[in-house]
Amino acid sequence: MAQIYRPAPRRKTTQQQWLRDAKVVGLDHQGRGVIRTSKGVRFVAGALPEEVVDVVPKGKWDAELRTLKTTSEQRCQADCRYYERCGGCDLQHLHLAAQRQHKQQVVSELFAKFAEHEISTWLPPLTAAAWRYRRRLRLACHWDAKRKKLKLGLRQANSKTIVEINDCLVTQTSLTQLFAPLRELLPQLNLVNQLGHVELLSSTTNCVILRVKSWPNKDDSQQLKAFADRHNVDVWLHSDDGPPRPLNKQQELPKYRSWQSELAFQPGDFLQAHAELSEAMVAQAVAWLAPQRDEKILELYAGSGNFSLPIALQGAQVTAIEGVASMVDRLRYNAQQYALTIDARQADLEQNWQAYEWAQTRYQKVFLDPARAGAANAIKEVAQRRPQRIVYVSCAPDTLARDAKQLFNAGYRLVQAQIVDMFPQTHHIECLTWFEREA
Ligand SMILES: C[S@@+](CC[C@H](N)C(=O)[O-])C[C@H]1O[C@@H](n2cnc3c(N)ncnc32)[C@H](O)[C@@H]1O
Repeated sequence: MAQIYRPAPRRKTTQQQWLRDAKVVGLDHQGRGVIRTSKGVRFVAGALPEEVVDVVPKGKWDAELRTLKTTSEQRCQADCRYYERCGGCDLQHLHLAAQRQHKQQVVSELFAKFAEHEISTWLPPLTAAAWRYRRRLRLACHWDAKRKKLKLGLRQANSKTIVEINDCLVTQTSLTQLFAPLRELLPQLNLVNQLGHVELLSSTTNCVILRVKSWPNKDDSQQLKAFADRHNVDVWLHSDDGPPRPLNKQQELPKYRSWQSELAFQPGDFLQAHAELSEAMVAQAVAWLAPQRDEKILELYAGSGNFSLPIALQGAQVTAIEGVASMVDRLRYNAQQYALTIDARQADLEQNWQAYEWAQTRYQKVFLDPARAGAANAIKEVAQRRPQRIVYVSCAPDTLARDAKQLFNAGYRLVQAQIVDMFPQTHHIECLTWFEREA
């Protein structure tokens, strides 16, 4: 028989390579402990600076915490019973004061790294309730048709697995109280097998938004109406054929409070997570912006007018730009309710501004509140127009530091910075900054 060459079968590596007694040397901007190994750094979720840990490498950059050999003085017991499994909050094991300090430090470090700037003008963080603050929550759903069982909960970190929860300590109770009634209602609906997720919103009226593939039939509509009456909520349906629509066509738009104003919005519109801090943040931004009567102020990434109305209420002439056309409609509607003339326009701020008529005006001050991607193009366009003052709110310190570099290069100085504790118990960071043109 002919001999043919066969490569030796690869030995299965059943034993994972543990890294033992690793010292945690820092906490990164995603709230993960940083360890140094012979092959570079690795990130360990759940570990804190100064702790000694045993870990198992995971992927290229991460490591899974297996044993905590020593614990930091800043470590505390996580209050939530789902904490170990749920991917919602990831910093509950760090004392609240240390969380806030960490967030400020992250912004300082990113400014040093990306903008070569040392922040020396920090104001103490803006803080409010650290629990029961969330006014919107998205629950993942899965209907097991064979077992006729519904899973409703939050996803595990970096996984599709749904952790079923009966409470969420960072979410307002008026929303968590709906978990049990929803578990009862949803399996009775014909549309249960096409549910994507359920979103809960707390505003002037609480809203339940069902992500579905098609509009409910008569039977389901009746059950949903009865549910809405019983629990004093508005039900909205979001199907593939457009934006969310109310189950009851006569239903008015819900409203949220901003500083000195109340604004209509539609489920699906952007809404700041922490109601109390959103108002405090708007008040601080308006104080820094110090709008003067008839002064021309350009507002970018305006949403449905959370900052636009409070700025315009001070007497300034506001031009507000937002990318989503329907939110621009809401902003105009909200301005009308207060008899304010806000020039609200739809535009993609990441496109070149040459063709935009509003961009040809000279503005004394600019306010911006971009999404996590930051304002890579917009900040260059703003700097070229040389406004005297820029107030920038950011929910992503890395893109903020990148954009700040453009402003420093264009001759701006950072007057003040302040952390807004918008997302306690999580690594997410909100930061307010005020820049002034030097020359
Ligand atoms: C962080 S939210 C802020 C909204 C508002 N300032 C508030 O407090 O409710 C960012 C807003 O920027 C808008 N946006 C994102 N990318 C945009 C772009 N390229 N051009 C214009 N608007 C954009 C989003 O639709 C969203 O409304």
